[in-house]
Amino acid sequence: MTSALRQKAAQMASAAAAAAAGTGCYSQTSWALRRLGAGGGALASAATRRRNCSVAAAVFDNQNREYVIVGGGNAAGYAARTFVEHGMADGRLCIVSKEAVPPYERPALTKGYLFPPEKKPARLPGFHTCVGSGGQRQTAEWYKENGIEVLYEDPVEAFDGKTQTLKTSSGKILKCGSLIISTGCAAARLPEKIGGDLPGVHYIRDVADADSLVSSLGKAKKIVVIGGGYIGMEVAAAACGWNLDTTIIFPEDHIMPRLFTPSLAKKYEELYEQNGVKFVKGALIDKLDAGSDGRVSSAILKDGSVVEADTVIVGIGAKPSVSPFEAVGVNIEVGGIEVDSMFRTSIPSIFAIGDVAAFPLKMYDRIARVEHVDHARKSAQHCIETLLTSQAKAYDYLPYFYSRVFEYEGSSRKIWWQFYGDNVGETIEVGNFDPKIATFWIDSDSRLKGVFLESGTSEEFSLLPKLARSQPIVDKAKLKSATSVEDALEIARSSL
Ligand SMILES: Cc1cc2nc3c(=O)[nH]c(=O)nc-3n(C[C@H](O)[C@H](O)[C@H](O)COP(=O)(O)OP(=O)(O)OC[C@H]3O[C@@H](n4cnc5c(N)ncnc54)[C@H](O)[C@@H]3O)c2cc1C
Ligand SMILES: NC(=O)c1ccc[n+]([C@@H]2O[C@H](COP(=O)([O-])OP(=O)(O)OC[C@H]3O[C@@H](n4cnc5c(N)ncnc54)[C@H](O)[C@@H]3O)[C@@H](O)[C@H]2O)c1
Ligand SMILES: O=C1O[C@H]([C@@H](O)CO)C(O)=C1O
Repeated sequence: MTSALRQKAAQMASAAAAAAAGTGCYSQTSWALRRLGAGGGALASAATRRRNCSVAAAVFDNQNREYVIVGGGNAAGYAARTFVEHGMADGRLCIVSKEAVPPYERPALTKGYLFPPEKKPARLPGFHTCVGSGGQRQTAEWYKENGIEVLYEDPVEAFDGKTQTLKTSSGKILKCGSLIISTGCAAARLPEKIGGDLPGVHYIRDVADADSLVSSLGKAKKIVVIGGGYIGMEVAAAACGWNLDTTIIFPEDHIMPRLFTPSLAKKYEELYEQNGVKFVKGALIDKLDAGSDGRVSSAILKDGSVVEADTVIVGIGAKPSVSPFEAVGVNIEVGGIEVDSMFRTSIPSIFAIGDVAAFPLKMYDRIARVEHVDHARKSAQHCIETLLTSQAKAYDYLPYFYSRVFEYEGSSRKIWWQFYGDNVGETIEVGNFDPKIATFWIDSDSRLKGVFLESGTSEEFSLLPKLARSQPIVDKAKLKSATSVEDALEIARSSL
């Protein structure tokens, strides 16, 4: 940078700092420094580090933070990585987290984390972000080395949009230049009055929940899993690894109603039954009862029947954690904080990413929330990249979900599936677990909208996003006559 430019940068920084001190509009400072490009950025981080320099002292006092991420989960870990990649983390980024540990790959909690002790369960620090997508393992040291301040176990309790100020549970007041809301979801709970909080009743969202569940599994004999969704399927499969008597109870007539067709669900249910899992379908919980020791002892169903259990795991959905940011703008249809295609809320310098963001799903022209890790990772990266580079690039997401169960050593059959696209239209299903299954969702114009594959090879899985993204017109009669999954995938591939 030339000395004239450097002087200009200093002038802009102090002008913005003065403005920030007067108005609380801290983002002007970062804007002024960022407008100078890489040189300005370097000046900004040097200033940030030199706390005694006049610009830094005026702007970066104890209360002010240039970039604040609220929530230390999956999206936060990937956002932090993007800040580092752009040289914008050091001394400039603060993460305010409710949890006691740095961001980790949450999917592990109902997979490797629940392996029985003799089957080498996953434990932290093994699965901190970003290892789930082949990236670096960002431990607490990584955050320190990269100059990122992380406030642990100090959730944000209040937010003032006018002054862009946060208050944490320990009483810290932080004025944010740019604020990235990545508070994710919280597990939906059964009401306390029907036994939802009894000892022995578990919910699973974070590593503390998983630790508590693992300690119960070690003593358990009879497990009831409430809910036939992702948590229900993954936890029930894990319980099989501990040789526990396991019953899944849910209100619908088949498992995974959000995604699976009845016929696909039937195949999975049969496989679970072969592993000893029992199903109670179409049933609602009236209450959970406690034994004389105060711990849960049974689930009473609305029809009066009783299912005994010493441990209950509840997986009845998740709710976006919008509090205390409701005033930023909540989407009434899908819940969550409403953002545009660059994750900007209606308030300048406030963004939302991951599970909590209600964003435009461009491909299908609707506002959506996606509660899966691929979106958490990609939305974080997209938001921070567009924020730091001022590129106006719209997020164009292709929905991708997956699961893996019965992965532990010695299981009779490992299960792994992936789904890409939109599960709308009629379906064509091919194959069985012996050896693999595919389901294609096809709309009334014969366009392939969504595709599911169980037990594919990596080459087969890599075809799915291409199909779901380009939505080719397929020959339905030909697809229906496919003699194997390989054959069906080839027919779909040839329509690209
Ligand atoms: C057990 C489990 C298994 C899963 N498995 C899969 C899977 O196999 N595949 C898949 O695609 N997806 C899976 N998911 C979903 C995936 O983990 C989420 O989509 C992803 O974690 C979302 O990332 P996020 O950062 O938006 O939210 P989260 O990862 O939930 O992070 C949010 C963070 O914000 C914190 N927070 C909340 N409120 C505040 C506050 N006021 N102040 C400070 N911090 C706050 C929370 O404590 C949490 O640490 C799973 C989810 C769970 C719970
Ligand atoms: N592989 C994955 O992608 C994965 C794995 C685990 C968790 N998750 C995420 O974690 C969150 C929680 O998962 P989840 O399985 O709890 O949610 P879910 O929405 O997948 O399933 C909820 C299930 O709960 C049942 N249910 C709803 N209300 C009920 C009630 N009152 N009583 C009994 N059953 C009821 C229904 O069977 C429904 O299918 C979701 O965001 C999910 O996407 C994802
Ligand atoms: O995406 C994922 O990350 C973790 C694990 O791979 C991290 O090592 C896991 O189980 C996933 O499904």
